[in-house]
Amino acid sequence: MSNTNDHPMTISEKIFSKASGKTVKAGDFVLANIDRAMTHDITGPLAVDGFYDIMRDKEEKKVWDPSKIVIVFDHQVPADSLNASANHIMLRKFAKEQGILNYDVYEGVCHQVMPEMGHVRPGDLIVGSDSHTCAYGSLGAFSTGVGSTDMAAVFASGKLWFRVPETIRFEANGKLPKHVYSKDLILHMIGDVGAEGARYMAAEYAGSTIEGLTMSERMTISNMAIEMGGKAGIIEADKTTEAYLKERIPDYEFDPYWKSDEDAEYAEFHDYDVSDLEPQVACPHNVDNVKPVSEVEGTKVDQVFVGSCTNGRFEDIKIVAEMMGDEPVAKDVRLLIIPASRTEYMKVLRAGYVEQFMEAGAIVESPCCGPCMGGSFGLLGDGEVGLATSNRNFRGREGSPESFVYLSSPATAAASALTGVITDPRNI
Ligand SMILES: CC(C)[C@H](C(=O)O)[C@@H](O)C(=O)O
Ligand code: SF4
Repeated sequence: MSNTNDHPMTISEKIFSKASGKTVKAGDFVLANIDRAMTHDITGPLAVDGFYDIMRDKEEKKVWDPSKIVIVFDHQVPADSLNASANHIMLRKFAKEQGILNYDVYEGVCHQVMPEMGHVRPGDLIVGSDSHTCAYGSLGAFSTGVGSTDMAAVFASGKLWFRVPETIRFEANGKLPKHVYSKDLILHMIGDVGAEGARYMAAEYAGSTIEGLTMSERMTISNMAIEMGGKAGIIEADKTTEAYLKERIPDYEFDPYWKSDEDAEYAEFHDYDVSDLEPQVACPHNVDNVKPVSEVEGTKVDQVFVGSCTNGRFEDIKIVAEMMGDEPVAKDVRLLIIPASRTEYMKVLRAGYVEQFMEAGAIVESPCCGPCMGGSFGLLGDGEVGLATSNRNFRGREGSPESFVYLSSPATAAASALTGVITDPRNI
């Protein structure tokens, strides 16, 4: 795509210009062409019903482009109820009839599977019927969560209307200290601007710290844009992105166009120097109730959950394995590890970590959302305290409304699993 801007643009404005076929700016309303649509086992059935409803008078009830739709089973897998298996059956049938790619119960969490399997490219406009679809912004796409009825309209037409969002820019510079990770940075940013601080804006993350992050670390940042109210969470594609994509999309060619112009207009700027950032913890019952770990150290935990689309990759699990060494999980603590995809699980397996964790008294489950949203298994009971590497901690999120969820990096999770209380990983 060549640059034909008539004004300096943010990456979001560029993507919406491409998707709508005209030059747009923040605030404009557009009907945009969708490059990829993702749905999953919980929100998919309603989208399918909605699609057939839209198509009720049509003789041929075909989706607009089956090659641009992906269905992933992840929230209730393997089927944990008859309702879940009925949803799976219905979606499998729909996928087969329409010729849609369907990752079945073994592949992993949608937001891991999508980039991993090469369904995300810089400059794409992607929608998913899941709020953490913003995660694909880590590859320079504009990617956002939509409801099932919007998804039904996308299935039918390949288009959706949007108000082109303003952009809020987060610049982080400096080197992250030892045992401080991208999860600590995004928690710190959310604590700073609040759960609605980026409402309906495209959050754009930049600066030397972000540039130095691996793809896995970037995914953690973009994933949590929605926890500050963001419509998207974008990191401009660079050499790191290019290397990741080349491995997955053989014909991928890097296009330097997909970045914000230097004098693009921003709604807000936030600057951070990360060189003395402490590990951060989001405390019950809000994701923006963020405190440095030193303020909550010593809080007793019953369960530690390492996983989810936020921090369930091999890199995250490696941090836990290395921090634990051959030490056992603390008495009276349950350590539950759930790799985010089959591919990531295989890496964990080959590294010998499954055996190490099992010997330490932990359990490694097959890839799925797990207790992240209080579904399937591993739920917290009344009065229990959980520490999780996932992204939400509102009341009842991981089970009982009478339980308490803290969110942290995998390093803080590992340190706490070893001691049984929330622990600063720098002290292990
Ligand atoms: C089930 C789904 C609608 C939900 C979401 O959209 O985010 C879930 O993935 C979550 O994390 O709460
Ligand atoms: S892992 Fe958690 S946040 Fe991610 S898609 Fe599943 S339920 Fe949602």
